[in-house]
Amino acid sequence: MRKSTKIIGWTGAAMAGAMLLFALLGPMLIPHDAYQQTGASFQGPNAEHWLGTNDMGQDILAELAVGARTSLFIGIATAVIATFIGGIIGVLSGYFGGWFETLMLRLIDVVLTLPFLPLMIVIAVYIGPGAFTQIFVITLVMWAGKARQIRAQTLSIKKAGPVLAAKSMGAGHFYLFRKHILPGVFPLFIPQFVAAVNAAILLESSLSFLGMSDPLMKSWGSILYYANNRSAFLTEAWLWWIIPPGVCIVLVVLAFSFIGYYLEEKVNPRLSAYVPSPKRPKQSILLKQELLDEDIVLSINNMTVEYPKKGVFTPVVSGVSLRVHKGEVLGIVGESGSGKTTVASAIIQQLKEPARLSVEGIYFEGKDLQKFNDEEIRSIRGNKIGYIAQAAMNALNPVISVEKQLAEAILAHHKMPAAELNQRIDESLLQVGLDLKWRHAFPHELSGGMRQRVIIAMALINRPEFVIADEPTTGLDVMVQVEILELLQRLQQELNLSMIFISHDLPAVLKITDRLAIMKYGYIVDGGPSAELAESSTHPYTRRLIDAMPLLTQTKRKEVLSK
Ligand SMILES: Nc1ncnc2c1ncn2[C@@H]1O[C@H](COP(=O)(O)OP(=O)(O)OP(=O)(O)O)[C@@H](O)[C@H]1O
Repeated sequence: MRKSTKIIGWTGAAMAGAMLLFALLGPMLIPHDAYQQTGASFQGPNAEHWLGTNDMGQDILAELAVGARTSLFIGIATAVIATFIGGIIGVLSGYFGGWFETLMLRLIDVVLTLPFLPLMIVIAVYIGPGAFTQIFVITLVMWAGKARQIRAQTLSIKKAGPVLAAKSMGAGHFYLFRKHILPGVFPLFIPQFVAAVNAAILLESSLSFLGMSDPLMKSWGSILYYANNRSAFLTEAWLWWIIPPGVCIVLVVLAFSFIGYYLEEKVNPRLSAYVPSPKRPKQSILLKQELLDEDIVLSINNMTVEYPKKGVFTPVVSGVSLRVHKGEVLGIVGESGSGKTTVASAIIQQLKEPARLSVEGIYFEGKDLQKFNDEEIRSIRGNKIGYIAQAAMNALNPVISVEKQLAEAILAHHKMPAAELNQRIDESLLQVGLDLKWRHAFPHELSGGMRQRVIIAMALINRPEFVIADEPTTGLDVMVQVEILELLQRLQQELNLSMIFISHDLPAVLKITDRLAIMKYGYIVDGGPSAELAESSTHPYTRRLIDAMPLLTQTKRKEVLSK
């Protein structure tokens, strides 16, 4: 953070602190006999009286101190309530979406487009003046802006890597809220609150100046109201009855603006648009007996996925059909953008909005995943289907230790005693070749390869029999890529995993897969047993991929092709 911002922030904090002290201690310490005479039933400015005596100097100071209490009380109370209401509505509508979000967005639109000053005047006149009327009225117009900003922040966190990774591990709403959404959104509450205090004090002063405060309640705005009523603006009286409350308002608004400026730079939320996802209805899950009989773990029939491009839904995956047998590794290969990740996301029902999926069944162990409701699909992800997402190693939560992240991956699906949990974590770390001393480490203490091993441990910790690995070696250096590939190959053989292995790296895929599907522009253009395809495919695209293999000698190429 820039030094100047820090100075501004601390200056604001000092000014606000001084003003709060003035409001808290002022009325107790400043002798206010003169205020007693005039304050409660304020007689209004009387030039002859105050200009002629020292008492009236104390009178003004006492009134300012009492006024500071009222103005700050209303400002802070309103900000707390408006930020709280706006925060709750923003977080819930951003996270859950659906009809609640639509309803809230329309309500926010309505509130934000209302001409708020006339609205406040009408309400204040209708329910009568007073501090609580002011708090009510100001909250009414203020919560909507907070809700909109906090909703936007919630959406951006919801779509961030750690949340998607946790979701693909099968984490539930409570866990996501506790570990990701609330810690991510909370920092935004503070600048929102500070800005709300500011706006509320200004609005309170405006309302009081317009005569909509309790006549028996002193605030900076009401001092100005009485001053105006007694023509202080036209006489020398403005020096005493206009300038001091005006300066107080300016100082306190400036103080909170400075604090807000500092916090804004510190938090700096990234806002983004979002289309709510439809709720999946519960349907009866049918077993497809023939798939069970044929020892097929996964079968996708005629899958098409569309995304809007220039306003028109355009297919990015077209008519894809795939089968994975028990213990088999199917490779999906194709250049960037060919639709590989989209197929994987569709299998675990995690397509990004606003995708449109049409498929004649995604059968996993004979059951159509399309028919699963949200709860059922969550119990499959990270539990029966292990998922190593693209660039997942960067999606580890940086503030949670390795052991805790592994424990959460288990506890998202299974309850178990601490001893068993600990043993499972140790076993899975050793399984992926990580020394147990890394158990307590945080992700930033690990190298890229070690982080990827943690991700693999996480994907396997619930002992799934089916794993989807989406570009598991991307972003690693060549030596580490080889190590990770060997690790995956060893684990696949030891655990007899069925696997989909996605990559654009043909040598890597040839090494580990039994069969290949070659994708281009969303279509499967070629396919078959890996070695056979590499040796004898006549499809021009497959041949281009093979010929582009960066091998130094023909002998080496032959070695790879024949595994
Ligand atoms: N959320 C989205 N909105 C719009 N288009 C999308 C979205 N996600 C993916 N696409 C489009 O779908 C197509 C396929 O993307 P996908 O990520 O599946 O490709 P890929 O083969 O996995 O590529 P890569 O190897 O780069 O990950 C791309 O053209 C991409 O632009």
